[in-house]
Amino acid sequence: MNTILTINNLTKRFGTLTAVDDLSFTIEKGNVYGILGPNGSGKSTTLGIVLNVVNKTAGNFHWFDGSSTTHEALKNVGAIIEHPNFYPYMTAVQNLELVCKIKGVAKEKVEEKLAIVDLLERKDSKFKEFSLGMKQRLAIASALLNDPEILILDEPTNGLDPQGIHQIRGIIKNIASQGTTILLASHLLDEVEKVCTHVVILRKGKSLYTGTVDGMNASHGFLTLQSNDMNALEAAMQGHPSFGTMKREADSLIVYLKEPMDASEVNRLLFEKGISLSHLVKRKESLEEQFLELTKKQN
Ligand SMILES: Nc1ncnc2c1ncn2[C@@H]1O[C@H](COP(=O)(O)OP(=O)(O)OP(=O)(O)O)[C@@H](O)[C@H]1O
Repeated sequence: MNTILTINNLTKRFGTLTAVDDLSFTIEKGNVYGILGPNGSGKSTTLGIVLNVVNKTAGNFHWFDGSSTTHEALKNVGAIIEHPNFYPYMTAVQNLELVCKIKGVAKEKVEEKLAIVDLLERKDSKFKEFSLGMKQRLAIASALLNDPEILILDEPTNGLDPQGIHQIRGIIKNIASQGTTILLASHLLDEVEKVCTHVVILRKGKSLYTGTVDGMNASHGFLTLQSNDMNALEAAMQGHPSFGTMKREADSLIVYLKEPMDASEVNRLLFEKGISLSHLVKRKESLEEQFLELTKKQN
């Protein structure tokens, strides 16, 4: 059982608004996935659909190998998609024991899970005395009680101070290193880069990029070049290890860089080959920049 979740052409409309738009991706066991997007891009709606709390409009999804119902499959999923909700006057242990009772899990799991989230020392403190970070960690412990195959978190570090953020990210990475698959929604590129191995970037419900986090950062930019002899220019650039895909666009040659190189270096290299350029622009339009640009526009 290596595929945890398969999503095909999922769409959710609220009236005229398309919150999730023809979204497809797969979650494989053992990875840490981020759904990254600015506010309102459809992250929570996507999580809501796969967790059976929001009805889809079109498309489909299935958990694991698809052989059991979503209701059955969700018994192997741990999720925190709302604010942690526990009884304020009960201690951490008492709250988790209650969850054990509801989920039909042995009470012995409680201390094991409290240790994972670094709350064992505070196990007998009342929930109302906990900081926001501790409440979030208790929620993670609660979601882990039934040893789920996958842990789903919606904006796990929202509202926390830098220390709390650091602690939660460390705990998530630690849980992942023990073999639990993770899916988290975040509007923070930095968070996804630090915690995740894979990412789905959403914009207005549509996927902009699906793949590894390393792949997202791989772009070194591209050059737009013009010369009075375009054929000679293309020939001079071909075969050089720094230059990748090339394409002619109108009067220009577009060349993608395979490794970092600044424009002056490109100019010098071509000059040495007898090519004089009438136009040279280097641009780096990585997904990272596109994402930051997007986030800026929508906030
Ligand atoms: N129940 C609902 N009724 C109408 N519109 C909704 C409903 N739930 C979500 N939306 C809309 O769907 C879009 C996607 O919302 P969603 O909460 O999934 O985004 P998000 O990426 O999780 O953002 P955030 O982090 O702000 O929650 C938004 O425009 C939102 O206003």
